[in-house]
Amino acid sequence: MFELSSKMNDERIEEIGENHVGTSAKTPLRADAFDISDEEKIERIQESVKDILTTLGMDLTDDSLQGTPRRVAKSFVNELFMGLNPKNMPKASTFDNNYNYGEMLVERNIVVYSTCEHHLLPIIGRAHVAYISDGKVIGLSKMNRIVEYFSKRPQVQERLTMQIVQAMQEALGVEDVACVIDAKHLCVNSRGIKDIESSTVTAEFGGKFKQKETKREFLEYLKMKTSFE
Ligand SMILES: Nc1nc2c(ncn2[C@@H]2O[C@H](COP(=O)(O)OP(=O)(O)OP(=O)(O)O)[C@@H](O)[C@H]2O)c(=O)[nH]1
Ligand SMILES: [Zn+2]
Repeated sequence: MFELSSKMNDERIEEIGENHVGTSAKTPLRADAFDISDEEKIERIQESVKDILTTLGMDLTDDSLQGTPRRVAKSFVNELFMGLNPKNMPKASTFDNNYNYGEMLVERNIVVYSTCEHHLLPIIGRAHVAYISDGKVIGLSKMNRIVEYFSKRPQVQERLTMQIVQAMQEALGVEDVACVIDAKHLCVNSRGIKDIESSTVTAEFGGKFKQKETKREFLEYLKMKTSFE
């Protein structure tokens, strides 16, 4: 199991290069991050969760709690933090822009479920991603998948925004990519300052999106009502 998983990762890492970590906004990973299989990670995390709950005074022989350490470990490895594993990085299929579409394309309202790396509490929001083609177009759903992949890591919102842009730039071979994220951090809303109203907006503008007019056009599209609102 261990060897199989490592081998799969080696092949995927070779295929996608360093981009799974982020081109310049890199997720801080240990050198041995890919040396442990998913199953081994689940086993180890399960023991740590047992320890946390026991320390808190919970009786893990209770029917309802018995499965919790494994449940938490599986949800960490397979769901909440699946974006730490390069084998899960989406294949971002691109096509030739045969129809010569020359305007920006905006994928709005992509749901973001991420986890704040300071408190391990949820970040919930929306990402809006745009690009201007220079010969290649990307499948629409691949933009949602890229957002999902980088969201499923311990994150800060700034890095998440930059990683999405960098992955899109890499896939499309253009600089002209932008991303805006508006998200609520439960570490701000439900604990600490407990401000349930505030949300955080981050943006990254590459290439032409740094220009005032292009940026303005993108931001105008975000204000547009859709027919289903
Ligand atoms: N820049 C940035 N900060 C974040 C993000 N998510 C959480 N934080 C902040 O990280 C900071 C951690 O600060 P600390 O003072 O070490 O933690 P704390 O004592 O729990 O802080 P409080 O939340 O103010 O109670 C907090 O201000 C969080 O709001 C993020 O995505 N980006
Ligand atoms: Zn936090």
